[in-house]
Amino acid sequence: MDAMTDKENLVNITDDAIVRPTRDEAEDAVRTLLRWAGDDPRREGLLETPKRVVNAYQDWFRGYDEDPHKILGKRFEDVQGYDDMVMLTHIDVESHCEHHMAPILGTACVAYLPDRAVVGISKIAKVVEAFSKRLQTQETMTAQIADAIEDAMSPLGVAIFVDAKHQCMTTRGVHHPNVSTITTMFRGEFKANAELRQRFMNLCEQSKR
Ligand SMILES: Nc1nc2c(ncn2[C@@H]2O[C@H](COP(=O)(O)OP(=O)(O)OP(=O)(O)O)[C@@H](O)[C@H]2O)c(=O)[nH]1
Ligand SMILES: [Zn+2]
Repeated sequence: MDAMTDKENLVNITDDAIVRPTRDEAEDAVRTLLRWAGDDPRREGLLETPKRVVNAYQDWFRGYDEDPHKILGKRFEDVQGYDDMVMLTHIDVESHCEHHMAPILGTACVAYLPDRAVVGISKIAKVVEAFSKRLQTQETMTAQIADAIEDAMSPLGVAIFVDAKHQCMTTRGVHHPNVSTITTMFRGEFKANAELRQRFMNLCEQSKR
């Protein structure tokens, strides 16, 4: 029989197979990968590894269980007419690339131009986390953060800047340890108004020094 392509294989996975496996099944999968790496899952040092890896997955991929709309649900209007951008810098981004499941590590700057209402600043960091703790491409994650803030808050504008290193490029493959990937997304006033966009970029740059 001809070898099936990755896409043909996927078509043969039923929806039932997409539901979350049990913890035992997930731990078995880790044992398979340990054998694939060339080691013996029965040796003492590896006995608890499947349990630890599955626990780590719960942490690294907890974003699938978070609802960004809900996170941004509570708003405050009593801000004395404050009408300039609200910007957070140095938001840690810890994600995993969807191609190799390798870590993506970096930081994000996020700004929005409120239309009267603001949100608690921690909620912006939580939205970044809700999308970064998933399997991602940096472009998708950047767009999802912008979409979520725009949909949930209807601000006058949103700006996102993400600067990250992809371990699939630094520790394997092309092995370029110093390459950083930068993605940006501008919506509303940040797209229409070059001066506002430049102020955002300058503040991003300043915050890195
Ligand atoms: N656009 C984009 N590409 C990414 C991201 N993370 C990883 N990649 C790239 O995804 C690509 C996957 O390429 P493939 O040719 O399918 O896989 P591969 O043979 O493992 O590729 P190499 O990494 O080049 O060895 C690689 O070029 C990665 O550098 C991301 O966030 N965005
Ligand atoms: Zn990758």
